[in-house]
Amino acid sequence: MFSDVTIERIIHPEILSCSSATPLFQAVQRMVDAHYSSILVVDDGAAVGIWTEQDALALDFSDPTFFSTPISSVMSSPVKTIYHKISIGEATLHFREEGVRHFLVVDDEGAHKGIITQSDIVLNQGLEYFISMREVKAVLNKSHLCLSGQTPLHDAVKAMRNTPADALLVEGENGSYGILTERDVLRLIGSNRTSLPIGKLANFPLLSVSSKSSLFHARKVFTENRVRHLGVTGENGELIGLVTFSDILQNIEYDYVHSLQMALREREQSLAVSTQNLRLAEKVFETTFDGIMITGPRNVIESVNPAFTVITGFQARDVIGRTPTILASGRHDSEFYRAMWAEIGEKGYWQGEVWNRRKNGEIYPEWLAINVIRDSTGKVSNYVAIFSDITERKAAESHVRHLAHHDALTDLPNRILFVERLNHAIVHAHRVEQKVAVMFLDLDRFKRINDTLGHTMGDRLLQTVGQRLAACMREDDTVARMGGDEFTVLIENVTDPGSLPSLAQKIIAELSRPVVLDGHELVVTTSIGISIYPDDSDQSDALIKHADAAMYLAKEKGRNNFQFFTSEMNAHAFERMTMETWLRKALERQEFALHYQPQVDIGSHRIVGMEALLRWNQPDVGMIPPVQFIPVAEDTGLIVPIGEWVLLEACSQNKAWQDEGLPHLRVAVNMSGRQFRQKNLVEVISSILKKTGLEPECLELEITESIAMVNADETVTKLHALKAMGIRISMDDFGTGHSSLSYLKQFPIDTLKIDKSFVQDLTRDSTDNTIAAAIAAMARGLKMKIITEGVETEEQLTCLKGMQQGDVQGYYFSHPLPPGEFAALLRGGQPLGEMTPDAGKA
Ligand SMILES: Nc1nc2c(ncn2[C@@H]2O[C@H](COP(=O)(O)O[C@H]3[C@@H](O)[C@H](n4cnc5c(=O)[nH]c(N)nc54)O[C@@H]3COP(=O)(O)O)[C@@H](O)[C@H]2O)c(=O)[nH]1
Repeated sequence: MFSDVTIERIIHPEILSCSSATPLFQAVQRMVDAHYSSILVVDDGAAVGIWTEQDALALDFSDPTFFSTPISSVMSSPVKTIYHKISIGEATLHFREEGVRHFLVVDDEGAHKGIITQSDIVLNQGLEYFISMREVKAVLNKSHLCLSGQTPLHDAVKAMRNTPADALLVEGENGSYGILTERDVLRLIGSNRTSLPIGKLANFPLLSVSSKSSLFHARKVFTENRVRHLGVTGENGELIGLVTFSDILQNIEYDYVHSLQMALREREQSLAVSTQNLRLAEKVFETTFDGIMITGPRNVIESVNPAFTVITGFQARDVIGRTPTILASGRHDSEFYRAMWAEIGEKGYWQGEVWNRRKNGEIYPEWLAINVIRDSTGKVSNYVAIFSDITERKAAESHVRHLAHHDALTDLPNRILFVERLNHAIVHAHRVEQKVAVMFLDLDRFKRINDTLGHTMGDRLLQTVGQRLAACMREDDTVARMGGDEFTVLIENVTDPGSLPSLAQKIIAELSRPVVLDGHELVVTTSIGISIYPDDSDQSDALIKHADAAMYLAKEKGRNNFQFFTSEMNAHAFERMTMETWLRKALERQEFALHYQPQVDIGSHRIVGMEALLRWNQPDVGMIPPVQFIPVAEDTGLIVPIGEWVLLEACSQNKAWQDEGLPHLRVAVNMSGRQFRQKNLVEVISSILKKTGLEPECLELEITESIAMVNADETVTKLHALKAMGIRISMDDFGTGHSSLSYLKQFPIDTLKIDKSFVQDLTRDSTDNTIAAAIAAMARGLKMKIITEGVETEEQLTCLKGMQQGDVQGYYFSHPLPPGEFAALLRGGQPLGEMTPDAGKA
């Protein structure tokens, strides 16, 4: 509604002026001739005052000589000025604030540009909005001056001045009306008619409009008739008042000014906001870490920000006026850019990853967003490209991806990546009708190395194995570490499965070469299982499982060899799973029992102790030997509750026999590795002894060398705690493991138990003879007792007697017996030496 047009567009450039000495009547004459409502009083080029037609009312018309006085005596001074560049709206407010009807318009230098009146402003502001909806009666001035036509002019002028009014109604003859305005008064100055009554000077007839007419209509009548006053008639055509052009202006002025102020305020606010936004945008442009490049509609670079230079190395002067192709890396083909621009054209924006080239030639990835900017007509004015260098992010992503798909220790692909590649290989092999082989490798007895030499050494060994394994394979093959000491190999494009055995042999040979770590020469062998797609399965997980099952068979067949998967192996795996399920229920279903094997004095053959041996009578399949279920119990952790049960049962049975009056003997209980590593082992045993009432001296714990060597320091502490309670400790299977003699010295061991493997060939094999004799000598040296297990024949016994071994145990004296039979043996009190049937033998 309100334009920003400046007042210089609507002012009257011609200024009517006179000097300050000009007689008033001359100045008035010039105003009347020129149809001007004001005259500027100028002396030496400077505006010293202004005189307007309104000022005429202030004159004394009763004294005609007064009109000869210089204009300087009646002019208004100083002259109010207004700047030529301000808007019409702002000028309106100035008129209101200053309370004047004329302003002298000046430029920057103060030169006079013209005169502007309040009417000029309002007439140029488009009043239709305000005046079309109102009627004349809304602005009607009912208290108008109305004088008789006989009234002298000077009285009439005085009345107009005092009211104040810029016009008055003059009663004519026959009830007619005329009008006398301040402009009419002006014209009379200096004339010889000022002595006439106003009936002779007024304009007849009075132009009128109905009070119901719109102000819009009234303005039309004003402008068409070039008058500024109209009579207003009532419903019956009677004159009810006067309306002036300024009445209309004044009436709408409030609304007009209010709206104008609102509009100006809004404009100021939005200007403030946009200025603020602009400042903010400039700040962002300058300080953001994102590169910004602004191009024109033809994609010519117009500006870039400092971050652009940091990222690309190009200064603004290098690129302004060029197109963004200066940054192209050559990594994207024309189709890429075509699709990008198509999307920008369609959606107005695009974002994605782009490879660009820095000034130094380096290619780097960036995340780029391009937005189209359009002008108010909808035409593209600019493209704004915002980008960030994502080199580091991509490197981090790739590192994370690598970590997620690789084993941290060996940096080989892990299970996830292996399965991914295997799936991919299966799909490919299916297409080209070829085979794929999966090898599953498990290091033989790796746990012992880990246990005896520590995890750091174990880890280093695994790294070496990984490297050697990878070196055996082609580049296309995948070598992965599945966890622990398990590795897998994926061999693609197998045209001849007959070549796999030699490859497996090559791996076995390569891995069994000694590894020297910190002066330790380690020899590690491996067992390999092989499965083939599509012969064994077309599913990746099944192929891995089958290779795993085949590997187990390789282990069972003596380790350090390979086996191909056969369907029977599935049954083996199934057995293991079934056993695991059964084992979980065995304790609560009370399927376990203990058998006792006597330990006898080598000289007297009298029973000096017994070993408690676990038996499992599974309801569906009958007796399951410990060698089958103990490893499963170990793997699953079930050995801990089962072992506790064994201890409790052995102690309470021994106590029961003692309470019955049978000799106080010691009972030896086998400890599994997992059970021994229990943190609260000492507390558990102590509470069992307390609960059963058995003297600690009547309990012997059998630990193996490998148990002892794991966390040797912790083992020493535990063993001392058990020893302090009075419990005896024996080292089982002695001679088969990796014992460290220096450690052995520190362990509070009571008895060394020579493994039965050394006894079997005792009579024939001179080496075993020597070993058994050496162990016996060492035990004596370490002040330990000795017991030899697995004595089956008289010859073996004779041989052992020749070495003066301590106690002996074996089928020669008795098989492990159920409690009832063992009690009978005790009650008999006879020396043993003849074969007795092992009623409960597994
Ligand atoms: N952690 C636990 N391990 C246990 C427990 N009970 C047994 N076991 C271990 O299981 C392995 C096999 O035990 P088993 O089948 O009971 O065999 C024992 C004897 O029957 C056998 N033996 C005894 N005399 C002879 C013999 O003259 N010849 C011969 N060939 N075998 C004989 O030896 C086994 C006892 O061995 P050891 O423990 O080394 O003294 C075995 O490793 C048991 O340790 C249990 O409760 N917990």
